[in-house]
Amino acid sequence: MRLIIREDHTEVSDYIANYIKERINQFQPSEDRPFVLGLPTGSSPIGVYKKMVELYKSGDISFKHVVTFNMDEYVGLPRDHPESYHSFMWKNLFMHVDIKPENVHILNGNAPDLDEECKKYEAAIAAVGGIELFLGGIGPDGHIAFNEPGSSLTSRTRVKTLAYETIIANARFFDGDVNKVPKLALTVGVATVMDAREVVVIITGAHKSIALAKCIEDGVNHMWTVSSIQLHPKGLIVCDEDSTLELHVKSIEHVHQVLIGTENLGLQGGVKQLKSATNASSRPKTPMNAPHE
Ligand SMILES: N[C@@H]1[C@@H](O)[C@H](O)[C@@H](COP(=O)(O)O)O[C@@H]1O
Repeated sequence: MRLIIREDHTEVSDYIANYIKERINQFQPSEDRPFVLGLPTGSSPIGVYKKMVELYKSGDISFKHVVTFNMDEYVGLPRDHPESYHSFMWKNLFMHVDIKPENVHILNGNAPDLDEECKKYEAAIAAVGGIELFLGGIGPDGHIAFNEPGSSLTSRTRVKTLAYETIIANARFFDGDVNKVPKLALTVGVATVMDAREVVVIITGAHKSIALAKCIEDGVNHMWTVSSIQLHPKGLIVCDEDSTLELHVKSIEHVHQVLIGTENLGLQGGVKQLKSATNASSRPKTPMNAPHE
């Protein structure tokens, strides 16, 4: 697992958007071999989507051969409700890029048979050969998608009751009224996310600092479902300074960033810092993913 720390939310967003751009372009997707991307909602990825739209407009990325699967959707909220995850995704990303509507997959929280809808979703993911890269955010309680504390780490797409903490956290999108927040959601499972060939998680803000520490410095634990990323062969967490307040080994990451400098995507001052602080040329090359691996 790699941990990348950037100064603030904007830098984190730029880093992840550029990272995904590189992954899609390296993959060279085609009609027959599309790039399959898992996507989250919430406030965390908005900056990533904004940057991805910019990269599309500047001709650096195309979604023509990208197939997407979103993580989750509320149950019972009309699809065209401004806070449905359908509305969110079209407003923040899909309507601004060249993705084909038939390549977009979002769980239908109004399906007549919700269990069947979840089964079909897993089958659709399998039918395209699995997810290449799953981008996720986390809740302050360390949940990924809607896999609330206590969710099985082997869980698949299913109906989930939201934790009261999540309902409170999401009330900000519903006029601050907890009564307006749906109490059920459809969500991919922890195992659905971890089946992806690569998992990238965005974590920003001091209110997520305990979750970040629990998820990467404590053991793998179903009470902090993002901790399952520790077992993933290709897991990446990109976080801001504020979210690292509770980390014990942050200093290692700082030294590492100085060592790798601008080799890494989105890094701007690393080499400059290194040159002024140390004699870079005499140091052995450090693998990019050494700390927290
Ligand atoms: N189901 C979503 C999650 O996928 C998201 O990661 C979380 C955090 O949201 P935010 O990024 O707004 O903090 O909110 C919801 O619970």
